[in-house]
Amino acid sequence: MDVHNVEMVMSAVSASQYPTDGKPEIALVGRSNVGKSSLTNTLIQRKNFARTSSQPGKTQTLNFYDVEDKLYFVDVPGYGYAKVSKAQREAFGVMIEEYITSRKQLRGVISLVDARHEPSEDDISMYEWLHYYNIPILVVATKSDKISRGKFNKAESVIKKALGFDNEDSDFQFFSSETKYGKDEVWHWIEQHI
Ligand SMILES: Nc1nc2c(ncn2[C@@H]2O[C@H](COP(=O)(O)OP(=O)(O)OP(=O)(O)O)[C@@H](O)[C@H]2O)c(=O)[nH]1
Ligand SMILES: [Mg+2]
Repeated sequence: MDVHNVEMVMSAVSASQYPTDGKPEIALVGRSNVGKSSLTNTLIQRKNFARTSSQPGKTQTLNFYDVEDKLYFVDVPGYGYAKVSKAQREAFGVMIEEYITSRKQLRGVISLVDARHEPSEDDISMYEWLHYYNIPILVVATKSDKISRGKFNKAESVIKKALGFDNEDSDFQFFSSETKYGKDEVWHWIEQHI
């Protein structure tokens, strides 16, 4: 999709603040610093619209981005960031769970993992949890510019094995916000699901 118009319409911490116009939504989840906001920027063809940072924990609310008046991207706070207090981590957990389990407009979740590493316990729990709720999942292995193409097959099987990936119900894509690798494929998946 060629994106011309994007607007950050809401920074929500609870359901009463979600947009009410019923447009389909695609949410982005993953560890802090994995590259969720960067992926959002790549898809909407902006440099730093969704604010990114080399410091983890940048995104702290559910941020709804209206894309072309057609759908919302929902940028979700990252999990697994040790320096966030336990109370705050629990609050994030409640906020994310409330959104994922109750949101009728949610058409699919893009679950980001780091292409270079085996998924963390949190990545595995997130995948299992989304799968349990029958939410369409696209696992995006990002920062793929940091590994050579020759390592893609191996990295993909390591990630899928650790996640207990269901090839029938979920999809997988390498991605890079640096090189834009995988951008069209991610858009294609989104368009098929909204
Ligand atoms: N090389 C490379 N760096 C990336 C890529 N995607 C993100 N980064 C870098 O990783 C860091 C974190 O990116 P963000 O997009 O802010 O990560 P986030 O998942 O939104 O982080 P939180 O908001 O803290 O949860 C930044 O320094 C980005 O420049 C990528 O595909 N390749
Ligand atoms: Mg972010």
